[in-house]
Order: sequence, then structure tokens, then C-alpha cells
Amino acid sequence: MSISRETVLAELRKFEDPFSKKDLVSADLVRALTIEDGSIRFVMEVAEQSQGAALEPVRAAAVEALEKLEGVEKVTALLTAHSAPKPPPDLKIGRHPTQSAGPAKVPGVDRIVAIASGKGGVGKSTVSANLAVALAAEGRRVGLLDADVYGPSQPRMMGISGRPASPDGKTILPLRNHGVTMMSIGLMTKEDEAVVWRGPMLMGALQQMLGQVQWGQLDVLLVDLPPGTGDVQMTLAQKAEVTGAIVVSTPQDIALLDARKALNMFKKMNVPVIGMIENMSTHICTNCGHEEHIFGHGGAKAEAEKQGLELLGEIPLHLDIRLAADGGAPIVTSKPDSREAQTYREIARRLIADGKA
Ligand SMILES: Nc1ncnc2c1ncn2[C@@H]1O[C@H](COP(=O)(O)OP(=O)(O)OP(=O)(O)O)[C@@H](O)[C@H]1O
Repeated sequence: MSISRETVLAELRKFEDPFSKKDLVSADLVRALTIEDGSIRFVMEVAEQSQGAALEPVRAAAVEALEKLEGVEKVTALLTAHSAPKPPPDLKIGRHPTQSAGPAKVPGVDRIVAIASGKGGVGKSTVSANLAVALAAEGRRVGLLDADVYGPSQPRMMGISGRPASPDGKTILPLRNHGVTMMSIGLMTKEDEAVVWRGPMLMGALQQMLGQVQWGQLDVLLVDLPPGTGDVQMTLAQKAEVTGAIVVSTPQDIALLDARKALNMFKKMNVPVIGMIENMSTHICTNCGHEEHIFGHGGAKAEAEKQGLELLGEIPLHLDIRLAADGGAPIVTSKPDSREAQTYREIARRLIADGKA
């Protein structure tokens, strides 16, 4: 049984904001609520960072209550704080108009490629990690920005732990493994812990990752976006010059319908779509190598053709891909000669040949 938005909101109304004394929903603290199958995600946005400590027990209790609801498998709730108030606008008359802060280049970064998916769990992070390592193996200077604020998984997949340093207190030094420079919102926080971001609120965090991380000279920065079509995607398109987006999808129809939403979103935001990648395309048996189309096959190809897009590659469902990702060394680096690794390498070569990476 899938859980309804109303049930979730009703549960959240049982908890009180210690500051306004209103319930969490009436106090407008609950933002970006996403309900997908048994998984619930939302952000609790507080006015000031100092309120975080008082709200943390409320957040934890709300999560616990939601987890007890029938049909709920996973609840993720993040605590974030607003940014400092903006300075008053400059009203001096007679000046030349200043350019509005539209999409800008990230210093030193030649291209930005967003990796997106219409829904969660289709393997977008696994594709991002492997593609990053594959591009590095082709000799490109590659950065990987894990912008999946709800469930950052790149530190685990790329085998990176520890907190990034900030020697000057202003810029952040990214970390490196498998030839890839990496930064994740997950490295700024402890695993399984609620976050009150030091600086600005949710969207500000992405801007911080783009602008304050010392990426160095990169041929391409891959951005692993959160699933779906939301504020983080919008912020990225508004603030950064995105070369293009790659949409990852599984063959299931439902995933493809969601993929279409992601494609339309990029169209609306004037971000070119480079192509689609079908993940978990066929199943390859670990014992005998037999290939089966468990989820159907060819859905992404048909959809890509319909949309006039390229199908960049079809990645099989293979236990080794998951084991490698869970073990912190993507299959492209841990089993470089495997057929699966070669599939990622081919996509990487294609992107380079097309000037996209
Ligand atoms: N081709 C594949 N073969 C086998 N397992 C895979 C494959 N692709 C992804 N997986 C596994 O599926 C799970 C989900 O993948 P991943 O975390 O990359 O998805 P996601 O789309 O980024 O999810 P979310 O957006 O919800 O974070 C992981 O355990 C991963 O190891």
C-alpha cells in the first residue's frame, strides 16, 4: 500500500515547532516533501541556524513516528537553515544596468554535465561514479559533484571518507580517489545524521559546492543530481552554465514516464539533453553469463528515438556492478576488463568524441 501525502502531513501536524508553538506543517517548516513508494523525504527549513538544536529532537521524533506508519520503509528528513538576510538593494539612480546573475562558468571547469533521473533508485549515482572513473581512465581531468542532497552516496561508491579541509575558512578542498576529484554534501556531514548546513539553505549548499570548492582545472564536472525534478536541478541550471544533461532510466515503463518528466524539465530550463542511458538493461547471470531481459528491453531506445535523442548506452544489471559500488571502487576500476566496465568506457569515449566531456 502506498502512503498518501495527506497521511504524512497529518502525522507531521502532531509535532510542535518549539518557536512558533504551531504544528510543523502550519509553521511552514516542512519543505520539498517527496513520497515515492515507501520512501518519504522532506526538508525542515528553520529561520536561523541557532534554532537547529531545539528542532533536532522534534525532527527525530517525527521521523520515528513516520517510520511506524504502515507502508513506510524509509524516512529522510534534513534540517536546514536560511541564509543571512540579503543586503538592501542598491537604489542609486543613473547607473548602467548591471547584468543579472544568470548562469555563470565555474572557474577552471570547462564543461558541466548533469546526471539526472526521473525517479530514485534507477542507478544514477552508480552511473555517475563509473562514468567519472571511465572519463579519468581516458585521460580527462574529471570532477564529480554529489548534489544528491537527500541521499548522498558518492563518498561510499568512490571509497572516500573524512571531511574536506578548508585551510582559509572560505574555500573547500575537494578529495580525490580513482583519478577523480570529488565533493559531496555527504562529506560535510556525518553519515545518518541530520544536517543543519553551516551556511545557506538547501539551494545555497549547491551554489557553495560549485563556487567555493577548489575544483582546479577540469575538462568536465559531472553533477550527480537528486532524483526527480526539483529545486536543486533548477538552481544548477540557473546558476551554472550546464553543457548538457544525461538522463538515466531503467527499462520499466513507469521509470520511463518519470524519465520523460526529467527530459521536459531540462527542455524548459534550456539545458540541452546529451542523451539517455538505460541502466539495468538486461540481467547477466553471475554463474553462467546468461542474459535475460527481466524488466523488458528497448524502452529507453524507443523513448530516446521518439524524443530525437541519443541512447548513449545500455548497462546490464549485474551483481558485480553493485558489489563494486558498495565496496568503494566502481567496476570500471575494480574489474576494468569486464564487459560491464567496457560499456561505461564506451560511453565515456563517445562523450569525449562528441566534445561533451
Ligand atoms: N547496473 C547495475 N547492476 C546492479 N546493481 C546496480 C546497477 N546500477 C545500480 N545498481 C545498484 O542499485 C542500487 C541503486 O543505485 P544508485 O544508488 O546508483 O541509484 P540512484 O538512482 O542514484 O538512487 P537515488 O537517486 O535514490 O540515490 C545500488 O545498490 C546500486 O549498487
